[in-house]
Amino acid sequence: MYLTRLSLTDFRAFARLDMEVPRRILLLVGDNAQGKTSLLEAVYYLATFTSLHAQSDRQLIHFLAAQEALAVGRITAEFQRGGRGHRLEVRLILENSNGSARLRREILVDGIKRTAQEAVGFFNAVIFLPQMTRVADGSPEDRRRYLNLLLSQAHPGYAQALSEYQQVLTQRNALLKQLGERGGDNSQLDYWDGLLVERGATLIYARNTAISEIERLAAQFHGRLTRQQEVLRIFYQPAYDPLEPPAGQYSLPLMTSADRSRFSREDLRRGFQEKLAAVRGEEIARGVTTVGPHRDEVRFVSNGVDLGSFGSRGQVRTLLLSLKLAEVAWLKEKTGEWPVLLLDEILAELDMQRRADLLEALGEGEQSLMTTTDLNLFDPAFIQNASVWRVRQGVVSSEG
Ligand SMILES: Nc1ncnc2c1ncn2[C@@H]1O[C@H](COP(=O)(O)OP(=O)(O)OP(=O)(O)O)[C@@H](O)[C@H]1O
Repeated sequence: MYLTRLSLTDFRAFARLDMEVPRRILLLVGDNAQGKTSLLEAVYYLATFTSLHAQSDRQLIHFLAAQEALAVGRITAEFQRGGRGHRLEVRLILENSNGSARLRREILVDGIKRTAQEAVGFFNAVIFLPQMTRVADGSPEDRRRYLNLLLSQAHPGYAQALSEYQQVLTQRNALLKQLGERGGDNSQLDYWDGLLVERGATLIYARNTAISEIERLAAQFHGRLTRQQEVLRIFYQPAYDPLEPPAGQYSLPLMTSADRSRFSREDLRRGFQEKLAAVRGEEIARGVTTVGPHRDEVRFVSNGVDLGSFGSRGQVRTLLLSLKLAEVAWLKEKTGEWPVLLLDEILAELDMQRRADLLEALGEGEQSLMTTTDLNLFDPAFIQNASVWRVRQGVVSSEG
């Protein structure tokens, strides 16, 4: 798929932007703080309805407009998918009255209002930011977020199951706390357990399948990028694990090649429910749900070394590049369409060989938007094949 037009109104520093998007490779060149990242952020928002930069959607609205009684930050895109033109619009509506502010969001898919859970997956993008090393060396939460954003784009029902799971989890935790502190009838948990395992099984099943598919693709890219010097493995460690850990251990050791593909969604649902029943007393005492996909972990291991804990900067960067290329290929496999690739200032971080590998890989996709402060990082032959546009103080213009 590829974007044909992008319009922004009061989005970040863009009071108004309306641009046709060139088909293949768009290089956005500009000094710092001109709006390059904001443009990529807007496109990624259309794929996931979340920002990787902002703490809240409110920050996305132009801060001068946000002082008004009513402000609307708007992202509109026209794009081609499967030979047909589509339109996606997001409105962030901020109402200020009597010193309090209320933010609402409207999403329109081909002119029809949809929830984010319904609309996710309609437009697909993969983003690569320099600070994404958190996927490897950040917290388990960072890795779950990474997985959730990716899986939501390709698995129908994943975003919905995730949103419901989180709501049920909050309710269940509140009840556990109440039972722990004030006592009561423990069977009240049965209802919440049923809801939790239903959604939880969907998440675990999707993660299990997706991680092994992405591992296969990422290992191929990683092999190529390291000239076959390193073998990449990705280990999924579900907090509720249908596989039994060895006697006396809490979970399987990290680098165990575990095949969980034989477990159906129904097996996972039943097993997860039994596990919750087994730990009920402990959970009431602690006032919190201790097993389930909200505690899952993923580890990236190269030649037997856990890159999150022991990877060098260069190794982590190569891992990320392999992962991003794998995501693109995986989304293509799943949806039949190339996602739009968004690359923010990453060339400066890569050595010459990795740069060449990445630029070569870009040639395969349908559309890539890249930002840079320095055009000299690019090979002249590459620039020849790209559209070079300049971003200056929230204005985007073609360099010709
Ligand atoms: N809500 C907002 N309203 C108005 N301006 C904003 C808002 N949020 C961010 N900005 C401003 O937008 C400008 C552009 O930021 P952006 O990160 O897109 O720049 P950039 O060109 O990618 O720069 P860099 O190369 O430094 O990453 C910054 O000056 C920032 O302060």
